[in-house]
Amino acid sequence: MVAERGRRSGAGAAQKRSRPPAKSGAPDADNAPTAEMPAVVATTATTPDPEVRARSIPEAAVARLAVYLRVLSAMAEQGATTVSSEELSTAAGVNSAKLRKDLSYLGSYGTRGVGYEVEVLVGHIERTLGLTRQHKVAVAGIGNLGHALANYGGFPGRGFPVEALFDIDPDLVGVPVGGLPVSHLDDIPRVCTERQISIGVIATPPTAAQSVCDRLVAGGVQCILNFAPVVLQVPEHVEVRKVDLAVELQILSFHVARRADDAELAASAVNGKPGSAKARKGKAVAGNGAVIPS
Ligand SMILES: NC(=O)c1ccc[n+]([C@@H]2O[C@H](COP(=O)([O-])OP(=O)(O)OC[C@H]3O[C@@H](n4cnc5c(N)ncnc54)[C@H](O)[C@@H]3O)[C@@H](O)[C@H]2O)c1
Repeated sequence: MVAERGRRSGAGAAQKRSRPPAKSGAPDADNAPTAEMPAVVATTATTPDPEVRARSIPEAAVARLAVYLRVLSAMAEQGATTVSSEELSTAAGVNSAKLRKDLSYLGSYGTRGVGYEVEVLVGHIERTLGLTRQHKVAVAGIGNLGHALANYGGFPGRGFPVEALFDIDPDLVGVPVGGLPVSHLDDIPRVCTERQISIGVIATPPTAAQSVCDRLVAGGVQCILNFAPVVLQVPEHVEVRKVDLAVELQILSFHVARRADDAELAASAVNGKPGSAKARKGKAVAGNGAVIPS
């Protein structure tokens, strides 16, 4: 059993681990090797085997490939046939050097002066992300979030059909949600095995998440998307991605606070008032705007 993958260092540090921290799954993490992320294995167009190339792509780059795919698909829908790396990097919000590096993991498909063929690049990214096959999804915990996920029509078209729903509430078991009857928690291993579920989504309260996770793993599920604010223990062959909206909001809060600080300092500097940037010289300013005594 190991600590959940995809966490940044520090979180849950008190938890027992049976092996060193796994790679970081943070989408915005850089490519630089860190304690949580293996060094990038040099791959070029000369690497013959696409599978070997795919295995060497850092997780942060994988997350960006998914963003490029979304952007490219929108461009294709609008009739674009080629795209320059500058256009694509701007649309994806990534600098062009990083974009070229990311695409180099797929092999060299750009043409100097022309750019990339949109359809070709879409195909390469889809193959690399394993999107050319279907991944059956099960959702456990059919409350607010589970209902929304079960009713969301966007997953099947992207290769993620929702094929099983689970809950413990007797009022929900047997009731169809999004056209699929809810099964009981105890049926998770059997149903997941029978329906060959490859991705399990956990939308239960945190106290129930680990037992649900164990049942999903017993049913052969190897990838788990966890919405519950808890760190899951899983065997090494199981991949867990955690969606923590509170953490995302806290990160945004940090940026809002910093911008407010910057605006306040700029306004004070213009007005030359006491408490201005000058007066604050030598004092640190906390993220919440409080001045930290030096
Ligand atoms: N709703 C949100 O916007 C939101 C956002 C971020 C994170 N989350 C997290 O997602 C999870 C679900 O949130 P929610 O608002 O949908 O909660 P909810 O209370 O509406 O639904 C939880 C569901 O899980 C079921 N459940 C409880 N124990 C279970 C078990 N052992 N096996 C299977 N099902 C079980 C309950 O019967 C209920 O239907 C929580 O952990 C929450 O912290 C929710």
